[in-house]
Amino acid sequence: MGLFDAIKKAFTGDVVESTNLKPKIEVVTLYPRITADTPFQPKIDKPLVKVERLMPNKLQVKPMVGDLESKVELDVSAVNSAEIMKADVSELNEIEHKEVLPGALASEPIEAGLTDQGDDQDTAVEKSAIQAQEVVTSESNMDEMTQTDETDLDQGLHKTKKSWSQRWNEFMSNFRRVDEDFFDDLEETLIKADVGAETAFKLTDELRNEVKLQNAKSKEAVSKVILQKLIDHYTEQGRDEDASMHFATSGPTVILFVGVNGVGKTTTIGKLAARYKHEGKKVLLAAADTFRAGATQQLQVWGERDGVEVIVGPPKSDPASVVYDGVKAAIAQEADILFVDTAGRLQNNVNLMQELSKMKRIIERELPDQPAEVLLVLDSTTGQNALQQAKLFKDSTDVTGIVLTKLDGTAKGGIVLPIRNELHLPVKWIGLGEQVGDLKPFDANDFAKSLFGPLLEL
Ligand SMILES: Nc1nc2c(ncn2[C@@H]2O[C@H](COP(=O)(O)OP(=O)(O)OP(=O)(O)O)[C@@H](O)[C@H]2O)c(=O)[nH]1
Repeated sequence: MGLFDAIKKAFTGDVVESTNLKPKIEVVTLYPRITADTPFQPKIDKPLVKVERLMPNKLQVKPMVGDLESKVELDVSAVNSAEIMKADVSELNEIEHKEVLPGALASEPIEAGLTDQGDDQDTAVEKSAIQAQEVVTSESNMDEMTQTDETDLDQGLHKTKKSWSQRWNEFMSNFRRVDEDFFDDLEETLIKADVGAETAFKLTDELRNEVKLQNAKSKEAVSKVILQKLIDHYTEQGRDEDASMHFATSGPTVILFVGVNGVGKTTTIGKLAARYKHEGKKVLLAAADTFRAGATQQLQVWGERDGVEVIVGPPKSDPASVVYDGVKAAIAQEADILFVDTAGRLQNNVNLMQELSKMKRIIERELPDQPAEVLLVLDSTTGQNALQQAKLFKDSTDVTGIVLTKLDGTAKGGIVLPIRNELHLPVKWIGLGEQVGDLKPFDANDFAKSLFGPLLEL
């Protein structure tokens, strides 16, 4: 029985399997989705289901709403945790938001909460190693990597583009006249395209004026005005935005990567290290994710592939000590850049946030103007959830920019807009695949043109 079925059964009460075992840790809570009908519902205090771990390979799914007492047990010994967590979100129609409870991570990594620690973890490391080995860093790839041509962007944004043009065509096919209903529908279309409620309202207001101003009446004219406005909007946002990477004027530049589990921190470091090495810079990596078994090995595989040294510490050692060793090595070796990979941390986990502050203090003590960048890595496939994460991280640490990964695997690329509009954080890099060259500097104009241009025949 899959998790989806299990949750459904938990709700309908068809299967009632209670257990006397006391849950060891609470793992995942799924919250109701914010839908187009409820755009201003940021506070959702009632979770729908709670997934708890009973034993290494047993999960229990409990409904948290209504009067149902039913619970369902689920054997997950053979299932990869990341897959379960993704399935939670994509398979359930009425449920989207998930959050891992702080208590879960304080004692064990998220993955440990959902998988069998032993074999599965080894498998995960092996898988990562294989994936990294598949990454070819030959000279020709390096050359491709430094190009930022639009074909790559177009390919990478394929899913977002397809979904956007479908939504747009559907919306315009209902066009009768420009009236309030039209703008209501436009608002809904924008919200569904993941541009965020706040942004959708703002945009719709601007578009109301723009359509009037340009006296657009026909379907074609209205469509053109709106699409052009969207392109302008993306581009304008970029005008005061500093999406460049900052480097120390002398001595090593330290770049810290933060973000929750599995968003793509290590992969991004691997890609960036290859890029900067190719540009002639001396790069070092520090494996400060001592929390998750396998994280260090994963970074080491990237280090080997990229031909850059990785500073590591013993398992479960203080990540700050790895950072210290990394900074010392960077100074001693006169490295240009030190990339620091941190543990996947929850934005609401106080201990881990303190750990991050400690790392920053150590860096600042050894290199006063560093870290030059604290890059928050967000997984675009999580849509609005990525935005929530960004808000919370921004409140608790000095994030200097965003890396938005996995744009190739999602139709939710519109999330770029609220990240910039509502958080005023520059998106510096976008991940468009798992290969070493699949990381591009974010360019708002190119992005908007790639997304809306085909509809305007640009
Ligand atoms: N399709 C796609 N996959 C990506 C991208 N970036 C990362 N990934 C994949 O996402 C998965 C997780 O990436 P990691 O780099 O291990 O993520 P992490 O944030 O370091 O994870 P933790 O170490 O658990 O905190 C891997 O399978 C990567 O290959 C991307 O831009 N596109």
